[in-house]
Amino acid sequence: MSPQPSVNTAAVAADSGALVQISGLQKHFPIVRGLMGREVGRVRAVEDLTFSLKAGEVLGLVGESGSGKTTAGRSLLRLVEPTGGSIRFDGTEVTALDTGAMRRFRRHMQMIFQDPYASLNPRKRVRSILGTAIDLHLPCSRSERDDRIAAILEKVGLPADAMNRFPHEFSGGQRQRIGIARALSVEPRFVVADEPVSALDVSVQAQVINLLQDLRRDMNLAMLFISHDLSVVRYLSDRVMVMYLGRVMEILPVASLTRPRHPYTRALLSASPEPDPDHKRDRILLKSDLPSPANPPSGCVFRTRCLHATAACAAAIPVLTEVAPGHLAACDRLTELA
Ligand SMILES: Nc1ncnc2c1ncn2[C@@H]1O[C@H](COP(=O)(O)OP(=O)(O)OP(=O)(O)O)[C@@H](O)[C@H]1O
Repeated sequence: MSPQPSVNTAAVAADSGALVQISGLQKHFPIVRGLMGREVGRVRAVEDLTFSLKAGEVLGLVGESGSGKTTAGRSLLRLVEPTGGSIRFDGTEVTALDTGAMRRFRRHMQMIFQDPYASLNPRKRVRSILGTAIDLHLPCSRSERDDRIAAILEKVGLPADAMNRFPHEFSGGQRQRIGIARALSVEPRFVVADEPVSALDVSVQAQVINLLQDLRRDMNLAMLFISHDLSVVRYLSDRVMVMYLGRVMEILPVASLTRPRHPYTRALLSASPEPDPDHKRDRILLKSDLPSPANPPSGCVFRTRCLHATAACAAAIPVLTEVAPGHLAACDRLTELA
């Protein structure tokens, strides 16, 4: 049975002027058994993801491990092929592009990876790492290409002669700067940054976060910023999207993090070490471990861990509904819990 739509499309469609518009995005991984590779089930990693992003806007994406953040980020750049749904970028339906057109379109939508060690080819000099993308998307003469590489290196705080060196000659923070430079070298308008500082020493995390903040302003970049760290998300984001078991539970302006509406967001915030004197949050509500996305609960997927759930929560998937301007939540008990 296909899942019922769970988004108040009117609330989402009302967000005109969006650069990126994601509707009903799904990513299922088949579970196969036996020599014939028979499909015996599906991991529903992302289910019915709907949100939009304006130029220059940063949307933080949070949720506990396994909630589908990475899969969502990769699916919307088509680094993994979505199972269903729509990805619109500045009027283009990205899911309809063929392989060649998609390769060219990547210029507009880039990814910054978590692990700068794993994402840079150790056998290539920085010139070649950055130059490959430039050759594909912005072909130019050799000297123009070097000028472009020097300019982007400078933008991320590295000297121009860094282009002559190999990744192993740099520290972790510098390598992440190279990863950021690679993503930005083709002048994208939208970037997915997947835990871009979590592999770095705490001492250099703030420098890289500040760099992202500066670049976002200078380049008017829209960004989906995936992180476990709520303090980082608060600092960098305009809005925050909370995912649980592949579904969006709440999307709220960062200032509203002191007044979350969804029980899951409240639980997530109460588990965060940050003090928050403005709001008496629910203390940890999570009664058990995350259920398997191969066998999600019926109705509200969060209900099996929610202390406020009633029998009715098993009956229908809650609709993501606007509860205040720019603030959407998917819980059928919002009125009672307010
Ligand atoms: N290639 C894959 N094949 C099968 N299942 C997968 C695959 N990639 C991810 N999953 C599953 O999809 C679900 C969501 O995973 P995902 O990595 O997107 O979550 P996440 O929120 O990013 O977690 P983390 O914060 O730990 O990175 C998990 O149950 C994961 O095991």
